[in-house]
Amino acid sequence: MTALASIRDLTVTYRRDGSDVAALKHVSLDIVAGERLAIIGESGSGKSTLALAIAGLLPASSRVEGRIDWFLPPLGARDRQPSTLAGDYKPLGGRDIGFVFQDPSASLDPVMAVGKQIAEVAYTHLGLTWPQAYAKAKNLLERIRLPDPESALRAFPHQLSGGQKQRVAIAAAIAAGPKLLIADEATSALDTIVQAEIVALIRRLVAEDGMTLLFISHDIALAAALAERIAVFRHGKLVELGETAQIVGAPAQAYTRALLDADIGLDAAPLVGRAGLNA
Ligand SMILES: Nc1ncnc2c1ncn2[C@@H]1O[C@H](COP(=O)(O)OP(=O)(O)OP(=O)(O)O)[C@@H](O)[C@H]1O
Repeated sequence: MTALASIRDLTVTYRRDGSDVAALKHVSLDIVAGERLAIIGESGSGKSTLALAIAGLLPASSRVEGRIDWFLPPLGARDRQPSTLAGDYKPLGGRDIGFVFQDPSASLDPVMAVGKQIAEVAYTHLGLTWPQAYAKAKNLLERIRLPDPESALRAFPHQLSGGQKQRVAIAAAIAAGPKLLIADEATSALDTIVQAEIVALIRRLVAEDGMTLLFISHDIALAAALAERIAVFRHGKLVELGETAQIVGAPAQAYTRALLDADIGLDAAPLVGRAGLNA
């Protein structure tokens, strides 16, 4: 098991109304290259803060202590020999991390055709010509299986359904070929069937591109259907981490047991593995 990133003693504090809110407390965790890792916990447990810290997107008002080390060859040497990139809390660049949020409208520009939006990511990060970037956008729209990729290129976000918009947001997130895809409650606003389809899509794309996945969800059943390992957060602390089968079958913590017993979204989970879903 090779680590893609090593998080050590990460503590994040927000300043709100003159007082400090400790959103993450002394979190240490390795993200294994190529794994699908789920981060679960109740609202306010620090899941999004962890995702933002990893992606280097925390607000300037936050205070970060601890370190995140990345183990990736520097960009120029990717295809030659591997080396180590490490440092104190040094996030990767936009090219190496793809981020999918709960609300696709928040990451899509409402007045730009979706083909152009996806192409811009590829153009900005991959040094392609515009026609090459646009061809890549079309290819991505095919890969995310929008019904008519050719006309979808020219569609605006409001012309797409919620699930289709999330597919486009995922296409944009992977357009620069990131090593790590972070999906932060990426299916939470969708109905059960669409939720299962998006999970299946994420699973397929991650496998096809050899990405590492960080899947953040309050829904342990959905997380279990997708992830190989599950990290359980509570009140900003990592309380349990293990293989999915162990976390689901024999959780060490009463809190994890309670999350399991709450069965939030268990109706969606069996759908995830079902054949015939439009992944
Ligand atoms: N920008 C911010 N400023 C101040 N406090 C914040 C900020 N963002 C989050 N917090 C606080 O930090 C704590 C952790 O929040 P975080 O969003 O990371 O949790 P979460 O597990 O992702 O919750 P949810 O599932 O509701 O998104 C909470 O107490 C929250 O109120």
